[in-house]
Amino acid sequence: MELVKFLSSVKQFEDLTKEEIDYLLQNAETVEYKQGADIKRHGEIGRFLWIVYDGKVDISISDDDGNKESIASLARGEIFGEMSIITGEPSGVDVVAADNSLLVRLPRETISEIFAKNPKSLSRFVQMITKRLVKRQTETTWSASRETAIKVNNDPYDLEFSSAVDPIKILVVNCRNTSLKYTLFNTAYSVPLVDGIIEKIGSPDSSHVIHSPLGGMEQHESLQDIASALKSMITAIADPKKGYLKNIEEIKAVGHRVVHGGDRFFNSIVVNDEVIAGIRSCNKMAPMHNPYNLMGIEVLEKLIPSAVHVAVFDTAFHRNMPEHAYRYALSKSLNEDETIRRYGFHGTNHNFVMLKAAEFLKRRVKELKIISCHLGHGSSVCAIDHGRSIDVSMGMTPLEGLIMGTRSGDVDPGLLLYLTQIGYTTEELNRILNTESGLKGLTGVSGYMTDVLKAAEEGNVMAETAIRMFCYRVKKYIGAYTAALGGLDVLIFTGGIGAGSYEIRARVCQGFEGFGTIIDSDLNKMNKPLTMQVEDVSDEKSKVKILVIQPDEKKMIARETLHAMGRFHSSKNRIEDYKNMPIPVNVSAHHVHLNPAAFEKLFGAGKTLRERAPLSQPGQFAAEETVNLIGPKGRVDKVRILGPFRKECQVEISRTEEFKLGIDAPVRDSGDIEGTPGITLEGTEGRLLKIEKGVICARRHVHMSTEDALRFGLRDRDVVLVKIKSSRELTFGDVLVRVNPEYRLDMHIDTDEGNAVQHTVGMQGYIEGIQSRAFM
Ligand SMILES: Nc1ncnc2c1ncn2[C@@H]1O[C@H](COP(=O)(O)OP(=O)(O)O)[C@@H](O)[C@H]1O
Ligand SMILES: CC(=O)OP(=O)(O)O
Ligand SMILES: [Mg+2]
Repeated sequence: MELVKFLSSVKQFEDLTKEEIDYLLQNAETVEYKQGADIKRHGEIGRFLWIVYDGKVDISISDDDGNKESIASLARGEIFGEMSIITGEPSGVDVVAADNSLLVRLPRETISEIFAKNPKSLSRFVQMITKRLVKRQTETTWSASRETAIKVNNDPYDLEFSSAVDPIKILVVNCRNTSLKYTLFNTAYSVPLVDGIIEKIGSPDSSHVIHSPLGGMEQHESLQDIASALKSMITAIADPKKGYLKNIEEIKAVGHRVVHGGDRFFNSIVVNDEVIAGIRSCNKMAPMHNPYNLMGIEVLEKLIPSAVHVAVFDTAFHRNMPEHAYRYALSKSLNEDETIRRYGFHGTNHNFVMLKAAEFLKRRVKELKIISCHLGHGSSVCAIDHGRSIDVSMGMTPLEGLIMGTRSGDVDPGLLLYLTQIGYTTEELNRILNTESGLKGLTGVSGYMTDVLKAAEEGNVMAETAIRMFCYRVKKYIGAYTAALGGLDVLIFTGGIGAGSYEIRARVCQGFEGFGTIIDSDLNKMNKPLTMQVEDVSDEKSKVKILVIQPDEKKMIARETLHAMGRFHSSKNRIEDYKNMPIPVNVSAHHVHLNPAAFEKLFGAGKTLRERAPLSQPGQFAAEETVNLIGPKGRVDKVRILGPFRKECQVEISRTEEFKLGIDAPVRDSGDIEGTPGITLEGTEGRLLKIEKGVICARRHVHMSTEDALRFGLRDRDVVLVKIKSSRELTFGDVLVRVNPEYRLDMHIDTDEGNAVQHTVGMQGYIEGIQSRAFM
């Protein structure tokens, strides 16, 4: 009762109804802190709105040397943590209890749900936030402390489940035709409670090996099919004597590895009938994996009905590859079938090692060009530009690309035609290419690299050749992807072979020295894969960091499961509201941003921008002046300059214009121009200026005010799906949400995207759901 009174008395909640206060109360928690205790640390990712109930808290910022400066002291009824609700960024401040204190905390989702329903209190809240935001943006110490936040956070990418407020148990399964791997996590701990591997399912000598911190064990039982293997797993983890679980209901979620998500799934998703049908429709494109992944889901839904089941797709990370990378050059009619394309796999681990590398190097993902070599039983190489997979060696199926344990990787498609002509059937080809080729086929000995290396050591010439071929193929892809990325910052080796064999790494890196990629032989040999998750094996002269990273697909699947559940819950109550809130959609035509120095070079000394017309975003305008763009192939004239001036020059054009100019520019968020191509600009009287970088194809995005964001329940950098209503209705994925108090609700697409939906004035879009969060 006392708490009800207190919450109603908080200034920002004055306009809430009794029911709304009750709802807050249901979700509120009170937490006690002793004087001097840390409440929130610099770098931590905030998830709550906090209110001081009793006592006093001190807010301070710290500089690089750790010196603290107090910026505020809050007493009863005052609020903090509001920034994270909007930005989801790591905290820029330290919060400490100045006295013994009692605090009330409210989850972010609860707050935004309330605000969506109560516009009056929303605007009250927004006023407070805007004041604080503006103050923070103008203070330099503040922005410096935000910059360092990512460096002092020891889990910036949530790889240790920092976002799980209340610990939960998540079971991760990778179910295949003859094997089952599973891991049980408690999100309070970094290491699993137990994990196990069942092999040779269907044969009389199937084995089940169980590992846990309490010790491992191995049992042999005849497991005839996947269902009995899954039952054996349940018996092992729910064993009352071992105490991993008291009962199976303790498992709140099951994360299923699903290899193929086709063109339907952009991200991990809570399973329902529609999702199951979607997975089934991809079975033919991953015959060695998908049908068994699906069987795992269907059996476990029955065995653990109380849990939320989440499908985590290998393909999701590659879902935004550019068209020039995902298309096959096939006939027109085959190309009209949108499902016939390259998808790429191992995305969960490529994503994991990318985040792990950024965390290790204390750099932002969005600053890095990365090549990840996942070398295991199945192998693939992935090119990652600023957090986005832009190419991967596996294609429509997991057969393309590298030489694998039993898969051929790249062959001439004509070979298959020839083999068909001389009488091979589809079944035979499937068996040969998937299970009898690769290392196994080449050596006739084994598909396991450990065996092949041993055989080579013993003088088996075919094993030597197989190793040489394996490494050569990896090397070719690294070379190609370095060119595709236009440079390289980090080369990652992961997977059983990549992280396990120094010999393979050394062979792959040979010949790259001239490109600034130099491996340190001693460090490379010394690496102790079991103790360290990341090891830097680059020579001190190497420009490229060469990292060995232990794969941890299962942990990444648990994290994805956690995030999919979060998205599911935060949009479940909201989805109907979303669907009724229209967003204006506008085509953002090509344009240029300049800095004052560039402008003077193009228009003459002392000249400055003249405003011609204001734009939809307050403070921004189209200038009188235009420039001509001159590329290696052609030119685009009269491109509008947008004001005001910025620090860096940036040229935003569509794919069609890129072609006209003869430039291939990456899709990037505005402002993220590192490593992008340059261009020549032409101003008045033939004045020319060559810029070294800055040409991008801007990623589609929605501008939102703080108020809109709270109403939608979205944060800055959320990535959403937007359905555009038109005679040619289309849903765009990968739409970035950008929140700023100054912004006005508006979605920006480029000219090509506008053409695709037959854009007309007044067109509107509707949010379908949250897809993911963009990286910092
Ligand atoms: N220390 C090692 N040196 C060389 N190869 C290794 C080493 N450890 C494992 N491997 C090889 O890694 C491959 C299995 O990779 P892994 O990533 O564990 O499997 P999967 O792709 O099925 O997840 C096998 O070819 C195995 O022989
Ligand atoms: C997609 C794929 O090849 O997976 P795996 O390496 O587990 O076989
Ligand atoms: Mg712009």
